[in-house]
Amino acid sequence: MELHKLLRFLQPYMTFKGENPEITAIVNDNRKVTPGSLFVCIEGYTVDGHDFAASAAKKGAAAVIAQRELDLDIPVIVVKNTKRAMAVLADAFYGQPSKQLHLIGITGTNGKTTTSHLIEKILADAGRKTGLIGTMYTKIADETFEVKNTTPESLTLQSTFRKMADAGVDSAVMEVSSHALDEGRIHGCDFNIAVFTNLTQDHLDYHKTMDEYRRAKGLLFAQLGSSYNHEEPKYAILNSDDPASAEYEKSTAAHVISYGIDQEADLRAINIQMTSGGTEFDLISPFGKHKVSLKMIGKFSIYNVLASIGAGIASGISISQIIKSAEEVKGVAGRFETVDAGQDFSVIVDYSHTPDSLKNALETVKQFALKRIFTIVGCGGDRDRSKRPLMAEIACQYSTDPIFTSDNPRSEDPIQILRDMEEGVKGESYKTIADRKEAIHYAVKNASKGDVILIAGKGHETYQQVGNQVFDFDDRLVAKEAIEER
Ligand SMILES: CC(=O)N[C@H]1[C@@H](OP(=O)(O)OP(=O)(O)OC[C@H]2O[C@@H](n3ccc(=O)[nH]c3=O)[C@H](O)[C@@H]2O)O[C@H](CO)[C@@H](O)[C@@H]1O[C@H](C)C(=O)N[C@@H](C)C(=O)N[C@H](CCC(=O)O)C(=O)O
Ligand SMILES: Nc1ncnc2c1ncn2[C@@H]1O[C@H](COP(=O)(O)OP(=O)(O)OP(=O)(O)O)[C@@H](O)[C@H]1O
Ligand SMILES: N[C@H](CCC[C@H](N)C(=O)O)C(=O)O
Ligand SMILES: [Mg+2]
Repeated sequence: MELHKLLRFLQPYMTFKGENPEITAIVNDNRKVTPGSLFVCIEGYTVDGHDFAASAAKKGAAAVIAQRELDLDIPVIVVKNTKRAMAVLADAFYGQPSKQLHLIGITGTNGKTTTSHLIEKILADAGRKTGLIGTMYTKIADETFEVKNTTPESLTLQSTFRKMADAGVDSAVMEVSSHALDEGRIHGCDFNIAVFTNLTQDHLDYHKTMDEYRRAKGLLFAQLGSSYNHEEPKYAILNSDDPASAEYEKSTAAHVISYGIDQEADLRAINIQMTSGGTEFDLISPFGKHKVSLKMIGKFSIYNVLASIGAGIASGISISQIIKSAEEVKGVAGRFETVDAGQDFSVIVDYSHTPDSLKNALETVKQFALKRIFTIVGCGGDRDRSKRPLMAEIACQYSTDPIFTSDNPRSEDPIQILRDMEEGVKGESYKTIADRKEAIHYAVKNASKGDVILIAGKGHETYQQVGNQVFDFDDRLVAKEAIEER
């Protein structure tokens, strides 16, 4: 695409003179520049992309988008906010690919990954060709790709949509993090459905206050747009048991499908029974009453399933077909995943890394633990510090044997993270074993028949980041080894 044509998407009221090179790619990393690229300078959290513009030009970049004048012999287009410009340019350059997809975005503190997998299965079972973007991977039809972020920046996002559309994908499900909403990574995404799971404390290092965090999540619903296309209606799927939903309902013009357990809702679960093999409930919906029998356990799983049923209905799939798909799901990797190596006690690996998810996981464990509950828990470094004492307090409150350990300490001192956690202990006894492997081995060695070990925080992760080093580490494999050594 010619530079001038591309720039008109950015500044529609302007006409452009001067050099008009053909733009062959848009990149924001000088290491990825190929001749003809348009280089976008991003002021990052660690470095400033403007410092790499000269190198980009040397590698053959045809033009640069920047937030200030740069002394280069290629065109430099100065804009107020390059992240914002990058979203517009990416959407235009890739031919507005999200418009070719039935796009579902999921936001909320907990349950995004689980709910996105549920929705993907419902869509795939209904014959749709699906794509998925989230914490664990990006999936385009049957191929998966590694990811760095839950929601990638706009350039990666739009190029992923392009690849999806080109591969014949018709429906895409994506997790939308509050960081992504706040930074505008999803500007340009034409969502058909926006799903809200819940809002509880996390990421206050970034958003500072719960009000700001709630506002960021609300952008997904406000950005669904205000016009009505009755051929293809837009929907907001909202959790009526979460107080934030009332605000999101106000901020969206889209049709609302509410779901819940405790409050009135369009989709409501009643007569909930936890069984040894799963969870049963009656679904009350505009289509009547249906029995649902899940293989997953925990009240939180019912919420995820209700949200997915809402997205399925909004996608035009029949209620009976949706229920059939949901009933088949055993779970999602690293989410309440059991480790079974023939032992007579339970070992559960769960991705609970927030106070609310830890509490939910432990409330679920309490339903079937016969004797002791060992909770192995740590908190990530370079992340919300205020959740540390809260998570420690919950671990102590709900377990007989809380064990504080390391999660991903990143650049922080692991011992200081443990000290921050200990501030939440209100006189209960606990153990501190900084080495995560040692902590898992200790619990496995000391567990007996009927006990439960919950290994929280890292779920599907197959690494541990200490300082700048990333080691192989998988809670599931470490637990298995420990059981086999017993
Ligand atoms: C704090 C944060 O959000 N950081 C994100 C940010 O990184 P950054 O600002 O450090 O980038 P940077 O390294 O300073 O680089 C700035 C610019 O210079 C360029 N550069 C850099 C080096 C170089 O040699 N050449 C070069 O051109 C880079 O390409 C970039 O354009 O931009 C990167 C590229 O988009 C992101 O991968 C990175 O996410 C990091 C990994 C991260 O941990 N983010 C977290 C906070 C996050 O966003 N989390 C949410 C999920 C939360 C949840 O679900 O619970 C998420 O959506 O992932
Ligand atoms: N609806 C829910 N409500 C509360 N807790 C939940 C819910 N669903 C899952 N959880 C808990 O939260 C953990 C993380 O779940 P999941 O990975 O689906 O969430 P997420 O929102 O994608 O998290 P992340 O922000 O880290 O990507 C699970 O391991 C479980 O303990
Ligand atoms: N998306 C979350 C994941 C946290 C997972 C936990 N294991 C950690 O490293 O803190 C975050 O980036 O805050
Ligand atoms: Mg996730």
